[in-house]
Amino acid sequence: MEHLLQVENLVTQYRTAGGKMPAVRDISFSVNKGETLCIVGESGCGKSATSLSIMGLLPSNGEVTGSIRLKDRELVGISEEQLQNIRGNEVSMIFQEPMTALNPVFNIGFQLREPLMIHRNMSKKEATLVGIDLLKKVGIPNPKEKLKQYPHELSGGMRQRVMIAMALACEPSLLIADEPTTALDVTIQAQILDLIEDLKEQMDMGVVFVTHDMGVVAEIADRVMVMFAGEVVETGDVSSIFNNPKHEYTKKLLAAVPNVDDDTNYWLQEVKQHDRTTATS
Ligand SMILES: Nc1ncnc2c1ncn2[C@@H]1O[C@H](COP(=O)(O)OP(=O)(O)OP(=O)(O)O)[C@@H](O)[C@H]1O
Repeated sequence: MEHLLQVENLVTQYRTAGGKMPAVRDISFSVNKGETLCIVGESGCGKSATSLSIMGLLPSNGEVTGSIRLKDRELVGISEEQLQNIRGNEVSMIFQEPMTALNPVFNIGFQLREPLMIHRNMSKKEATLVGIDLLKKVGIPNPKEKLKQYPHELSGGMRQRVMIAMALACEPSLLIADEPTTALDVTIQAQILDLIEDLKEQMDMGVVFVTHDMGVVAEIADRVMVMFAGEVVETGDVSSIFNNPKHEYTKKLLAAVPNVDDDTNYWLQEVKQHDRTTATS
């Protein structure tokens, strides 16, 4: 089967005063349509450098070698103009802090319409209707009124939903989510994870989900890639990573997850529930 995303021998380095600093050291992985790959690992292991490399959004001191293929298109080395066309169209990203994606001086309606008018050549009227539809899709009440509001007038959870709506506006085939729920309280976090899962299924998207939280992994991953110091130490489907971790570092990550009581590992229950749902769907 042809992969949606195929990353081969990716090396990402940052130029610093002390020389080149490798953040990602020769990693390879793939993502299929309709699949969620979680990239997990401790702070500084290169998770964000990986996702920013795919998006072509590294800061100016970052550089990439290797191959990143989306469908049949090589992304490494293409021009900024070509990348801009792919971003928002073929691949979208959501971040931990929605204010990095939302512009405080424009209302929600303007920000939702803009990509639709630019990338999909819609009129203002058409884009407004699609914008209302998108807000409904991500579970925002009174979408028509919300279009007139500004980001600061919304709660954190609502802002996150708006950012997801914007990311989905052009129906990307790949969604990259970098710790999108870390700043939210657990109830809202669970709602946003469910939302991403539902939308992935409805739109048959591939999802790369970056997190350091094994609880989130248990809820959302189909496959898991564990990173340590810029390298991939283990990849596997979610049940094998939780039930039969091979690498010492993966075992440590799992051991750091709290048990609800002595006999029951809460996250393992989550994975089992996930397996049952997948088997019956
Ligand atoms: N702009 C930059 N210039 C130089 N080094 C950087 C830059 N951004 C990140 N790094 C370094 O690259 C390495 C990988 O960082 P990265 O942000 O990818 O880690 P991460 O796994 O996403 O961590 P976190 O969970 O804290 O976001 C770290 O050592 C970090 O200090």
